[in-house]
Amino acid sequence: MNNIVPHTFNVGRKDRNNLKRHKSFVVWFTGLSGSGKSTLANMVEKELFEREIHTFSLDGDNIRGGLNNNLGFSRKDREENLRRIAEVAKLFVDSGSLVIASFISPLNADRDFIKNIIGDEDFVEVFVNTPLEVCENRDVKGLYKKARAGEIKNFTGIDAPYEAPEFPDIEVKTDLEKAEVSVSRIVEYVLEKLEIKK
Ligand SMILES: Nc1ncnc2c1ncn2[C@@H]1O[C@H](COP(=O)(O)OS(=O)(=O)O)[C@@H](OP(=O)(O)O)[C@H]1O
Ligand SMILES: Nc1ncnc2c1ncn2[C@@H]1O[C@H](COP(=O)(O)OP(=O)(O)O)[C@@H](O)[C@H]1O
Repeated sequence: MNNIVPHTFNVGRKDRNNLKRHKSFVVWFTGLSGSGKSTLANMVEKELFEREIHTFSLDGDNIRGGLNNNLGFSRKDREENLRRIAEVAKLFVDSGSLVIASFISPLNADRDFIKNIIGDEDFVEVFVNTPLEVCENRDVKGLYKKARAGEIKNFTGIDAPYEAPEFPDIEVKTDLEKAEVSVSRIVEYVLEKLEIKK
């Protein structure tokens, strides 16, 4: 960071949090492809938005299709993908938004790195714990079939690793629990941390 001197702005995160009347942080969904990250993130955002929380979702569609459209799924590209997403999430937290991020983020090292960028206090980890067999049976996008046929390389859970988080803040088991039940557990946790001012 040679010759870069950050400017101090008069309006800061605290001011924006006061204006919006709630805190800002990141709710980060991690899990296999097809585990239910986007489904749950979408439902959680809707519930929070209806309670007038300023939310913003970061998901594969709006990131890998745009900002990160030059990145693939090698280890190096996943690291860069997640680094940029974490930096964007941090900016949105600074803007006063409750950020809902859904990315496979497969390794413990990835999530540690992300948490480091965003800050421990501002990072809520939600582990969408769905067994590989269930994700593969769902095969929402037909990608598992392609990965098994060798048409996609480095597919998470098939020929690329996924490490389950050891101490997530919240764990949901979508094969055992209805989405509505998972959503209400997540929303309850988030509402408490938001410290909404009436
Ligand atoms: N090789 C390989 N491995 C895993 N996933 C793949 C791959 N190729 C394409 N896709 C599609 O990309 C989505 C995952 O992107 P992410 O940005 O979340 O991945 S990562 O966090 O950088 O590992 C993932 O979306 P989700 O199904 O929503 O998880 C897939 O649709
Ligand atoms: N309890 C549940 N929670 C979340 N998704 C579920 C659940 N039960 C079934 N599903 C289905 O699993 C699929 C998950 O897909 P998606 O949300 O796109 O996963 P991901 O974003 O992790 O790739 C959806 O078709 C969803 O309807």
